[in-house]
Amino acid sequence: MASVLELSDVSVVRDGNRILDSITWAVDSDERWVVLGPNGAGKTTLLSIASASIHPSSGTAKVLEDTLGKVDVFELRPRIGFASTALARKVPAGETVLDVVLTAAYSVTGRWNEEYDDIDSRRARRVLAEWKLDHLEERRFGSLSEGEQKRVQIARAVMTDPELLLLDEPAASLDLGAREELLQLLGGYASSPQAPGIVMVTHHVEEIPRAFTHALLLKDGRIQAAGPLDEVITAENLSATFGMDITVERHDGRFAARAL
Ligand SMILES: Nc1ncnc2c1ncn2[C@@H]1O[C@H](COP(=O)(O)OP(=O)(O)OP(=O)(O)O)[C@@H](O)[C@H]1O
Repeated sequence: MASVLELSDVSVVRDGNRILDSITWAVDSDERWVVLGPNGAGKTTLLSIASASIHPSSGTAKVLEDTLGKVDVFELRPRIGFASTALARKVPAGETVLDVVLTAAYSVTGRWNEEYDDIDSRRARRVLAEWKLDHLEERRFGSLSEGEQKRVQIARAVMTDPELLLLDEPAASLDLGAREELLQLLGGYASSPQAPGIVMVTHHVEEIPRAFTHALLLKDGRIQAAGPLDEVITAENLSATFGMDITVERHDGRFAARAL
């Protein structure tokens, strides 16, 4: 399997602080990773490298086999699907759901004509149906619930068939029902052999969808543990990462954790 992300000794320094410190990590195209860690651990910064939004201060970062600093990021970025609240804030509240998803295609093709319009509209409608949003396609993005908006963000990110999918806290601020619905959809998507390599940042082990395969625990910009889920999501590793005694259980493919 090809690596979709390959970091070697990557550090990011801001204001004299090492917010990522000597990260060596690889993600293969058939792997679905979750990145966990306390506030300020460096998770978003790691996604910024993976999305080719920033360059490392030192070390080498390869994204989709291209080395950052040696590749035209404007050619690289359309191959990456990225869903985050920060990106969603840039969507005009009056845009229809269909257009929010459809315009992802135009940022790749960079053009507009009837032929592309038809193909892309059909694809956008198919993606909306897959993410159970078809009944909302004419609704204004700004009028949707948080849960619906999160699903639209992901639908937009997968619209272009990305080779790497990055999700920044997709379940944050959702109620229990909306979270479970999203995790079911994400688990279904992640279990497909056609799905790309996935990296999802989250704050909670309860938000790890079924079908995810690997975890990376980050603390103070350093890797605390990384590898297959069952080896990494342990009481010992979570306690060390979050600085308190934590117990964790896995039931039916899902995790639950609490302080002892
Ligand atoms: N441009 C910057 N200049 C200075 N410090 C920065 C910059 N960007 C991030 N930081 C700092 O780097 C650290 C890591 O930030 P980052 O947003 O990556 O953490 P995080 O793990 O995503 O946090 P959270 O869980 O709270 O979202 C934080 O202490 C943050 O204040």
